[in-house]
Amino acid sequence: MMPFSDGAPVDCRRDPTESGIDCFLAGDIRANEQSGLTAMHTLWFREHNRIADAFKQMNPHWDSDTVFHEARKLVGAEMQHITYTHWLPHIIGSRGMEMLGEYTGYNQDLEPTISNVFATAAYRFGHSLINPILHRLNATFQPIPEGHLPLHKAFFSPWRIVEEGGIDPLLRGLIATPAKLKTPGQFLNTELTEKLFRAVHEVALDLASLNIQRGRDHALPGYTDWRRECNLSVPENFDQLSTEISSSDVRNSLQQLYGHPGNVDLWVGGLLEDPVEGARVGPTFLCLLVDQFRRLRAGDRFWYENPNIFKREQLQQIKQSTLGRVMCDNGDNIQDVTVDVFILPREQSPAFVPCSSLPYVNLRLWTDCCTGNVFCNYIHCICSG
Ligand code: HEM
Repeated sequence: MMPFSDGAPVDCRRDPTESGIDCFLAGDIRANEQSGLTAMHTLWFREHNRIADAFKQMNPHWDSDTVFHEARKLVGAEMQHITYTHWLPHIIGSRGMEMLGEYTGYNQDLEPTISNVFATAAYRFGHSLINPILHRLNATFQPIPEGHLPLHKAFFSPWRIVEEGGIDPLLRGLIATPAKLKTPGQFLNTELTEKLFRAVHEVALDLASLNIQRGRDHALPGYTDWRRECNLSVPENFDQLSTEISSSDVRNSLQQLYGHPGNVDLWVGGLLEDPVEGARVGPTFLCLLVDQFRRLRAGDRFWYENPNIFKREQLQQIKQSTLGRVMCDNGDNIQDVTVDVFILPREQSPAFVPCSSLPYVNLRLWTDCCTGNVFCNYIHCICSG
């Protein structure tokens, strides 16, 4: 488990009457916000330590700073690889991937920082994908005795990971259960709009309202301004949006609430657009996501594919990494996963595979034995040069 926060400044809105177990301390203050997220933080924290242990053993002459930074560098590379190669295509589809294009190297003139519009609206598209129930599954992918977790019981509940079976049941649930399907009648589930952080707020919060209010707080230009910025058509009335928002009920609601498309908040308009084929977002969010993901990649001097960041052989190994393998290597006792954890088991054949059949990152390539190229099999490394 991650260390307990022990008074460190983390966002910890747990209900102390529920359990004496403290919140966890992680690299991001939000790690306790819901049990699925806590499980993911635990997983990557362990991946770091697993790699650091191996590096220390292979390179006894490395001091602790070197071990830490080399492990951190590899974990960052694995995350970049998994995010851009395995996850992003499901979010922005083939059209988005074409817009993003291939990696062409570091561009020092690009600003990689997160834009206001990405953080405050576009990337919050994820709020519409959240399943209202966190499924918790045992080794045979059946419900655990403690049962599944309605989301409102998972908010700020670190104790559930300690006392209700560790991280494995949550991770299995995440890979074996679909995300929420957006429907014209429901874009966010009611756990988020009616019961957000209910345990510790006298009146539960509403994530949709928070997002809308935050956009106004930040003085974000509205939906139609961003469509113009993205070279998309700019509607003068709600009928002109019928290609983007096909549900007339949704357009009528917008008409009643906003009067004119120019008044629509970006997060609302962007979320309500029909998804582009093969993507999970409509054209406006697609444009804004592609812009951020392009800048994050080309504007990052340490991007894992930037030549000279890793040795060629190390890069080959990094490209073997999958989130499924990270779960295998760092779960409490995960024996089987899906080959592609971003696709439902029923959508792939075989549905599940044993961990031992998955490729892995051969850490021996990080043996610091020489300045030339290193060629390793599982047991030996040979240095040329
Ligand atoms: C159960 C799951 C989740 C909950 C309870 C949740 C809740 C929240 C809350 C309370 C905020 C702060 C709202 C505000 O006051 O402005 C927030 C911000 C945000 N959320 Fe979520 N969220 C969840 C999942 C997601 C997912 C899956 C994504 C994206 C894929 C996402 C993206 C964001 C972003 C980008 C922000 C703004 C962060 C920043 O500006 O620093 N969230 N979320």
